Amino acid sequence: MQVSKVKIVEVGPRDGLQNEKEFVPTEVKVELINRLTDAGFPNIEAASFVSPKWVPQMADGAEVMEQITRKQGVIYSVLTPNLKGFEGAVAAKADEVVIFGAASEAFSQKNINCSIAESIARFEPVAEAALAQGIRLRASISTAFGCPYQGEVPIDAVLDVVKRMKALGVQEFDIADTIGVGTAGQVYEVMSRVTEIVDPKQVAGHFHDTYGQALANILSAMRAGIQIFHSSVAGLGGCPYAKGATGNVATEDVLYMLHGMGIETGINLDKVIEAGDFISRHLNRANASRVGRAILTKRANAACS
Ligand SMILES: CC(C)(COP(=O)([O-])OP(=O)([O-])OC[C@H]1O[C@@H](n2cnc3c(N)ncnc32)[C@H](O)[C@@H]1OP(=O)([O-])[O-])[C@@H](O)C(=O)NCCC(=O)NCCSC(=O)C[C@@](C)(O)CC(=O)[O-]
Repeated sequence: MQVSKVKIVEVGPRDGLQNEKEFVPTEVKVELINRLTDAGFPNIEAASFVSPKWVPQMADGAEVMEQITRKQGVIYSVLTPNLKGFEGAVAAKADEVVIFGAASEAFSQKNINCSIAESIARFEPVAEAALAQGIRLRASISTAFGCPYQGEVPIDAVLDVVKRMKALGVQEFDIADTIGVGTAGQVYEVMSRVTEIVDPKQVAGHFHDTYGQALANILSAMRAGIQIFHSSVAGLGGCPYAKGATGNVATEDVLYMLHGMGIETGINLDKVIEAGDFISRHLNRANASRVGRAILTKRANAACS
């Protein structure tokens, strides 16, 4: 299928930062989100309303949501594992709530401390409340291509969770490669099967880049008709409950590839590169985006000559 326009959901402020050991000050998170807003993203995952004991880095979600400068039309999303999280999200005026489950029982237990069936029961009142209040409802399905605890995850397990989420009224489904192990053929197969159940326009690819497969996996998912992808500025990230997994695919790398193919995103790559440089410097970390590094080096060389 020919895709001419892609929606990028920037997940750096949430997925990217949640795993940082040192607390990232609220004002840095706010500045990062403001820079990303300015770069033109239509959707930014800004915070999580989860237990601060489980993910201390996200404890300031309410402050972050209060302090960011919002742009009309931009969707600022937050993760909500239960009703308590949902109440926080409503108070913070989130545009979209994300319920997050898994296709693997083992990962569900480690990440949200319950079975898949129990997680769906917890999501039910969240979904109902979100729909009743006109708040967008998205669902993330982790370990759709492999699990750090259980290994292989059968496609039927992914489809089963997609069906249960669909029954809750979910409007967008993130099919997530939590540990970045998926390969292009597998991605095509999983996405093709998922899109037999839900409209491809409602499906997003969320690829971590641990094994360097993410760009190929995006192309493969596009072949299956997927037009929404998640990425993280400067390739930040990792999941606190998936040891060894690296960040999401770097946004700069995805934009460079898509724009090079003539595919529209509406996002200014130069501004994303600057945002990536800003946060990498703050974290005192090498920028994990190859495109970001290459363009920053080129600029520095040009400034010296
Ligand atoms: C789901 C729970 C809460 C269950 O955790 P639990 O311990 O089973 O829950 P509980 O209901 O017994 O509550 C324990 C304590 O947490 C509090 N609590 C309970 N809920 C909330 C809340 N919403 N906000 C704030 N506090 C909360 C609650 O009030 C209580 O506080 P205490 O009485 O001990 O002081 C916990 O396991 C949790 O927060 N897990 C979140 C883990 C997480 O955020 N993981 C990373 C995000 S998922 C991800 O990164 C994957 C993704 C999406 O990117 C896609 C991919 O790549 O795969």
